[in-house]
Amino acid sequence: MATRPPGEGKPWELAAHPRLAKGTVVGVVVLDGWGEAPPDPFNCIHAADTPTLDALKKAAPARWRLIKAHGTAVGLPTDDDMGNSEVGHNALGAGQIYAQGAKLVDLALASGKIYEGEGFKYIRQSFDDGTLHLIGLLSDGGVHSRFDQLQLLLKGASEHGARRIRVHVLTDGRDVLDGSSVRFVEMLEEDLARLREKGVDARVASGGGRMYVTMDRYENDWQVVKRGWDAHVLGEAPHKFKNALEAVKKLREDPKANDQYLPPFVIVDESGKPVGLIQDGDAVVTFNFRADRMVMLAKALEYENFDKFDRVRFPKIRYAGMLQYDGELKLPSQYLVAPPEIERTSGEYLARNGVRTYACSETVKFGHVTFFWNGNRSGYFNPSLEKYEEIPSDIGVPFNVQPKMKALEIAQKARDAILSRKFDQVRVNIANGDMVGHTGDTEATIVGCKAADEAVKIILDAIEQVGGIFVLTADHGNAEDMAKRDKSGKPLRDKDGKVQALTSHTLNPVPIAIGGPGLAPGVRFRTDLPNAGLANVAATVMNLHGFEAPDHYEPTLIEVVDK
Ligand SMILES: O=C(O)[C@H](O)COP(=O)(O)O
Ligand SMILES: [Mn+2]
Ligand SMILES: [Mn+2]
Repeated sequence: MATRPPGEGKPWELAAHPRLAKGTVVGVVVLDGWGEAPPDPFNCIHAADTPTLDALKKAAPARWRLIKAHGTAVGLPTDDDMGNSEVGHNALGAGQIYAQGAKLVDLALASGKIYEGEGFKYIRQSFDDGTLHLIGLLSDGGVHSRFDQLQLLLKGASEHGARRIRVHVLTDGRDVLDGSSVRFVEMLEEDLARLREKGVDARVASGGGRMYVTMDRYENDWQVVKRGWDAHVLGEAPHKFKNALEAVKKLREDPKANDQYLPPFVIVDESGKPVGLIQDGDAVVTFNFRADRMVMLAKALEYENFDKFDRVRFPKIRYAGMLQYDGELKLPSQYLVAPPEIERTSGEYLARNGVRTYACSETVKFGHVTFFWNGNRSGYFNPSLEKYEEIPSDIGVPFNVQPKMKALEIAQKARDAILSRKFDQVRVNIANGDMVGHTGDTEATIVGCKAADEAVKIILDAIEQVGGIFVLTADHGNAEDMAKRDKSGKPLRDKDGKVQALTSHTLNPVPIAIGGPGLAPGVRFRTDLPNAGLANVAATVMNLHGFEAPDHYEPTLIEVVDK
């Protein structure tokens, strides 16, 4: 796995591909959360009517195959780690496998280097007189954060001088089973009790469900972040409890309650006073390593000038992210672990070689096909060659209520971009499989998968009209398995006999299909790369644009044979 970009110093100009022509429009479609699994009633992709995608599969193995989208193939610590959008789109766009945030934090904690870095030295200045606040997702999903990393950080920070610690917990139920919040809070409380025995004043101070409190993304709804600010910083929330375990247990008594959407709560003392306001002189660490759902709070915590909501009070704190969440904005300016330096992405190469690109998705996935695709970099490489378009997502409506999401609108934008002939690459993310899959609602996910298939048809029809090429793939699995299973693969049932919904991503591989009238007849998938993964896609796409990929890229999936 690369930690430094190996292509450094080499020329940006790409050699012409010996057999494939330049100038053909390439449509790149990423179906979010669309893995491959055996037929099963809880495989929503199988259960849905998806004639367009079914037809593509018939071209296997020459023009349809599976690729890896989880674990070490995308830079995660182990092959037990499911894939996710960040690492998936990073690999798709970068063409190389980088050690990702989860792994870099593991290494920094294991070696103790995390405590020697600038970020930790900075927050430590608050330990004598202030409180250390840790804010983040309480989960072992490994997508945004990991519980064991929080445990190590609590231990390490107290050993390095933190005397008063407050944890602000966001319950998950999305990357892990709904209802698991109770167990995570129990485990955290045990750790905090152990710290208290050692004389550290350590407590949970506030919390709420990740999708309703704090962890919005791509500025979809700042009210989510405001709820978090009010609870974590100001100590204000509609629900007040004596401890966090009571909080999650009580809030979950509502029959409609769900870990993802628990309302904000604040922990108060005997006199009703919040136990952990964020005050002048305190230190704050947001312990998520993934950026997209922390960068909004990071802005609120760091920016002097801020107008997204009324912060009421802007405490003078020392703030560090677990990682730096935005390398362009240098936000946060202090961080505990340096993020992967993803450079020489295919987007940058193609822009420097004159390829005109259009990228589009709806808000909840917009950063995936732009920011993540481009190696966690915001903005254009060359504004005169690129256009990125965002379609506003529905706000305040759960995705199982509107499972078609903006699939049709995205497809129409892509179609118009293809037919305009103003672009060489038209790239979209279609969100349904993932966003509806995360709700755990099987019926709605089936509706969402059908809508995604219809969107693909619109795009492929446009590619057909202009004589173009398409590349269709996914970033990780989700909708193809909606049931929690035992080791033998049998769905697990709860005490009422209901199958337990799997809201998370999966370890499954994802399909990749190529085709279109512009694809030279001799192009087919190589057979010598059985273990290929998402990082092999970038070289493939470069070839289809008529270029050889740089040497340090993972190899292309295609070859050209005489016909
Ligand atoms: O942030 C989320 O919605 C989930 O934790 C992961 O989903 P994504 O990786 O598909 O964005
Ligand atoms: Mn995804
Ligand atoms: Mn997802």
